[in-house]
Amino acid sequence: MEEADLFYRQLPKVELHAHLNGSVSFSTIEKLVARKPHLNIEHGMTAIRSGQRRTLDECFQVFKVIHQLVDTEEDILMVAKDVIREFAADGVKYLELRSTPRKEKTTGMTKRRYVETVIEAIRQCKNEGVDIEVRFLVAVDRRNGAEVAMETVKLAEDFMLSTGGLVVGLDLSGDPMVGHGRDLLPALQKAKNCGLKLSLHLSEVPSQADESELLLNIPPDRIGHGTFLHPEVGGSQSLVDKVRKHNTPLELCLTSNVKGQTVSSYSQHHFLYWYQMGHPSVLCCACFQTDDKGVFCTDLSQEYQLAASTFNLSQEDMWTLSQKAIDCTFAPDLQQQLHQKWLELRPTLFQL
Ligand SMILES: CC(C)=CCNc1ncnc2c1ncn2[C@@H]1O[C@H](COP(=O)(O)O)[C@@H](O)[C@H]1O
Ligand SMILES: [Zn+2]
Repeated sequence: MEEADLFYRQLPKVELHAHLNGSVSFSTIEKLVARKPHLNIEHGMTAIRSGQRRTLDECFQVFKVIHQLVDTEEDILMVAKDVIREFAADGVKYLELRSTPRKEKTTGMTKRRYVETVIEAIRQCKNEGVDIEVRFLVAVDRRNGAEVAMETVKLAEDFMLSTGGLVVGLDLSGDPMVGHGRDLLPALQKAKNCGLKLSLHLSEVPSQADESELLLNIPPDRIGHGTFLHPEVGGSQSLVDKVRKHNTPLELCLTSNVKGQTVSSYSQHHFLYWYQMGHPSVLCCACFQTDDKGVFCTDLSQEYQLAASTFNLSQEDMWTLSQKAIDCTFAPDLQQQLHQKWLELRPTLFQL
């Protein structure tokens, strides 16, 4: 391994934007395919390899295939445990997983069992001594409308209260071209009021400025992507002002955006806009995450290295970025302990 690769792998990292079924690795897919040979699924259907690009729509088709492969409690348990172990092996010390609870008539899986199984996977990894803290965000798929969103919030609230702090928040995701956040506002507001932290995918595509304007008033606790918030790309100063007023951290996903073609190249990524502005969220924004490491064939170490080389940032800058991400987590009870861990690990990275 080259020295730079080693630095980014050893760099302790915080991963705040990991969709469970977007994070399934090649080896886990192989195990799933072996369990379900009748589906005739090949790996090319579940991943977007280096150099490949797809339209957003094509990317969302990939999730449909993965969902076919992951449709029992046993699958969820295996997938979640593999994903957690793989993030730990990549040097991630704190992970917030998110996933959309799914009911599968054919296998009898319920949404409640879905969430319970992910929680079980988190607990098992902890008991097995995997060196990573994991928290969970229950995801609302915008495609499913207001009623399902409200049910999902109730489910998330129940789990927040019954899991001793493992369920910390709610994610709003799903195909940005479908539905409008206006319909989901009551559910999101309810989530916020009952103490769930909110991470919302906002302005992932250019047509969402009105929706972002509305949802930023809640306000969310973090923003996923925010690709088209700023005026240069069709957003507005008013959107930027709202984000800045609340110091809302952004979760930025370079490879996901380039492969999904919402950003034309790495050097054009809006990371630079927010980083240069010195907006506090961007400094914490090592909540700069991989979004779907499995689907997009990347991992967080590579994303850090890519950002450093693209924007000419030093290892010291990247250290700071990763350290500041701790303050963006939805687990305030762990932040001090994580800062301590970073301090302890620093000498091994910089040979002080
Ligand atoms: C397609 C593309 C460019 C992806 C990156 N941007 C995304 N934007 C919005 N929602 C997403 C994205 N990636 C994953 N998701 C959500 O995460 C789900 C997969 O993970 P899970 O089943 O919730 O465990 C998808 O069905 C979708 O609802
Ligand atoms: Zn996402």
